[in-house]
Amino acid sequence: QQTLAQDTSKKSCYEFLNMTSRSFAAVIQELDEELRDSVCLFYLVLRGLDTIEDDMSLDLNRKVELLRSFDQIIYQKGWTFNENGPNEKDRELLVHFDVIINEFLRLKPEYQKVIANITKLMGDGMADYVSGEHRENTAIATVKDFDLYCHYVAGLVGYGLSDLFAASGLESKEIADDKVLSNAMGLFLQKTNIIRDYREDLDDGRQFWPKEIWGKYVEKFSDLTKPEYKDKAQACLSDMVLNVLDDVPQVLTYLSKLKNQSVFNFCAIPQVMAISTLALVFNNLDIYHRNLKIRKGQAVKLIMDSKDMDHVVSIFRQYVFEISRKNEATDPNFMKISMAIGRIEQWI
Ligand SMILES: CC(C)(C)CN1C(=O)[C@@H](CC(=O)N[C@@H](CC(=O)O)C(=O)O)O[C@H](c2cccc3ccccc23)c2cc(Cl)ccc21
Repeated sequence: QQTLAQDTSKKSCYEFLNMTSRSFAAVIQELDEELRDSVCLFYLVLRGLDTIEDDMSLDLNRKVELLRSFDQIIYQKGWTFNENGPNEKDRELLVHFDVIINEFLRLKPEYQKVIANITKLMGDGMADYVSGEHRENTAIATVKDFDLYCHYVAGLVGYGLSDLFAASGLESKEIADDKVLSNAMGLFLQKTNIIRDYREDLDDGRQFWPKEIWGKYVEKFSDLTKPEYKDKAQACLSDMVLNVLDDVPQVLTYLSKLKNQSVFNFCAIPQVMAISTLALVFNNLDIYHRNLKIRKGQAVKLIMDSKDMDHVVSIFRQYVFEISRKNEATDPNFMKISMAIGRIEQWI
């Protein structure tokens, strides 16, 4: 039986959810009763972790200590955090984190275990990265480093969600066994965001593109914004898109295994947004100057159309075709992109 106080604290968790990400919050709230609270709290715990990792005003040792112990912090009733810089986007969440912890502690133990396990792995991964990033400014040197970073911040989210889906009984255990597919679901979203956010991150003094790729085209990461490097910048961008296209077959395979409608919608919507964003940024040099977002109307249409696998496959086919149309024979990566598209078309 739920007391009034418990009901209030649950409601405020959804208020925090809506504060952190309106459009995605709505998709989480459409989830089956059995999964809604655990996914909502998983999302909020991850936001808490992200708010600490993102805060450049935090002392490095303090940040590392918090990241590595966040999996224990989420069990500490009453814990709140007031040391975030004033302009940290979601600092409010950590100021009231005791409410999140209360609700987390009311989840079934197996859901708590999944969330705490991923929080530990992610917190350690982030701590390793920020320590390394501190030593030299390109912590993401190789494509391997790029895959590892994206695994920590997004691939692990796929692991955790697949574990929650299986634990709820709404999806088969198999969905949680195939870590490669769960990882690809996160990598596709995160890598597409990293391409889209080039300018925003550059202005924040952060760079996530692997030097093994951009170093083939320019000396300095910021040279990509200069008109005299226009052709190099375009080739570099298509090289980055090429790297992301390899995750598409695994994303489609994962989605095709889902049985529950609300889980399918929850997983498919961000993926169709991402393939749409990827087609938008491909061969579009504006990404070096401003943040590109797909138009609201298009996003709404994608959400409406992503209700089943056939529709999702046809959306992917449409955007992969758009990328193929934009692919230029003069681009040094032209053939590799054509082959990556060929591999995807076998699937769709
Ligand atoms: C870094 C990230 C990609 C994992 C962030 N991430 C997502 O991007 C959200 C979508 C989102 O937040 N979109 C923003 C817009 C934007 O940021 O571009 C919105 O406001 O709509 O979706 C993912 C997400 C949803 C469904 C299945 C997933 C499987 C593996 C990994 C992540 C999965 C997400 C699920 C959870 Cl539980 C937590 C975080 C995320």
